[in-house]
Amino acid sequence: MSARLLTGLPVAKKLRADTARNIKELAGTGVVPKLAVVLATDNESTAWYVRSIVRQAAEAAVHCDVVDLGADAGQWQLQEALEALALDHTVHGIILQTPLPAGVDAAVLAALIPVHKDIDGANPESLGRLAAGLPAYAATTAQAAVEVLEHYQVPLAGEHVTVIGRSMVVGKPLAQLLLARDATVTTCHSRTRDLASHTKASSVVVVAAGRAGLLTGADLNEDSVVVDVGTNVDEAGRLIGDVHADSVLPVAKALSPVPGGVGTVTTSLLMLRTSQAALESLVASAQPA
Ligand SMILES: NC(=O)C1=CN([C@@H]2O[C@H](COP(=O)(O)OP(=O)(O)OC[C@H]3O[C@@H](n4cnc5c(N)ncnc54)[C@H](OP(=O)(O)O)[C@@H]3O)[C@@H](O)[C@H]2O)C=CC1
Ligand SMILES: Nc1nc(=O)c2c([nH]1)NC[C@@H]1CN(c3ccc(C(=O)N[C@@H](CCC(=O)O)C(=O)O)cc3)C=[N+]21
Repeated sequence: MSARLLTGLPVAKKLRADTARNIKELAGTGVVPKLAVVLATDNESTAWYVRSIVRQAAEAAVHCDVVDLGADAGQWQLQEALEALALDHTVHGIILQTPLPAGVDAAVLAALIPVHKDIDGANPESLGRLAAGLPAYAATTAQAAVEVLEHYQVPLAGEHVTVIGRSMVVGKPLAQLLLARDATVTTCHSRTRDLASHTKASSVVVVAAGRAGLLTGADLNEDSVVVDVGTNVDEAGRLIGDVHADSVLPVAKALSPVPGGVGTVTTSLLMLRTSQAALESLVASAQPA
């Protein structure tokens, strides 16, 4: 048997249609949705992401400003940039790319993103609200993984789901989103003992560790549905995931692959949220002070 491929494109297309509807609604209001991307890294997978954001923004008619401060940017430089974007009324969404330079305090920076512009759910307040079941933007990638699972009608309620990774960008918000869908969630990380015992006992495994080849067929059972979130760049400059595809494909029931899986959905969701935030800014400005 060979795993069914849960590709991202059909999911992304649905989200792009929703974005187009929002943009249509904004026509004539003078408001053009604008996304600001702040980065301070020369990480290749981040560069990959920024390129796809710029490309999809152009296609969606969303304005996009890339604020590239360079890999040696310091706390103050990043703070200044974020404070300016927070005050800029033409900017509806802000995304602070990871990784950040060593020594920079990510939580302090993320807290400078106003919650209504925090379309990537980076502000600790957004994650707190998510955990409390209050309206909030969940990190885009975490949401994208759930969008893929839901699109393909993978059962989550009551199911054992293992998430590999516990970052603010993927693992933690994803665990919250899955709990909200009544999954039984196990979160694994680099200190987890016997990773395979958890993955083998799960019907769904989401891997977001940033380690090429981490998850192999020997870690799975024949009913496993696997979502690969990892993005690594190999020696040949190709984007590869955390899944060892050659061994996983013959074993698993389904696999959302890299490339062609969660990544495209992530970018489309970012556009949708920017257009939503722009619509919400109109509503907010129409309200009496
Ligand atoms: N496709 C997409 O849209 C996106 C892809 N990504 C990709 O997803 C991956 C993860 O991103 P991010 O969460 O930001 O990365 P981080 O480096 O912040 O976190 C990685 C997590 O994986 C855990 N981990 C690392 N090695 C192992 C291991 N051998 N076994 C078990 N757990 C391990 C770490 O554990 P510990 O906490 O103990 O260190 C950590 O919790 C990256 O490849 C990134 O590029 C990210 C965002 C979007
Ligand atoms: N705060 C923050 N949030 C992130 O979400 C985040 C980040 N930092 N840092 C870097 C990683 C990496 N990442 C990718 C997202 C989409 C693709 C993507 O579009 N991938 C396509 C590639 C398509 C092609 O081949 O061009 C695919 O998988 O099919 C890649 C990588 C988000 N990240």
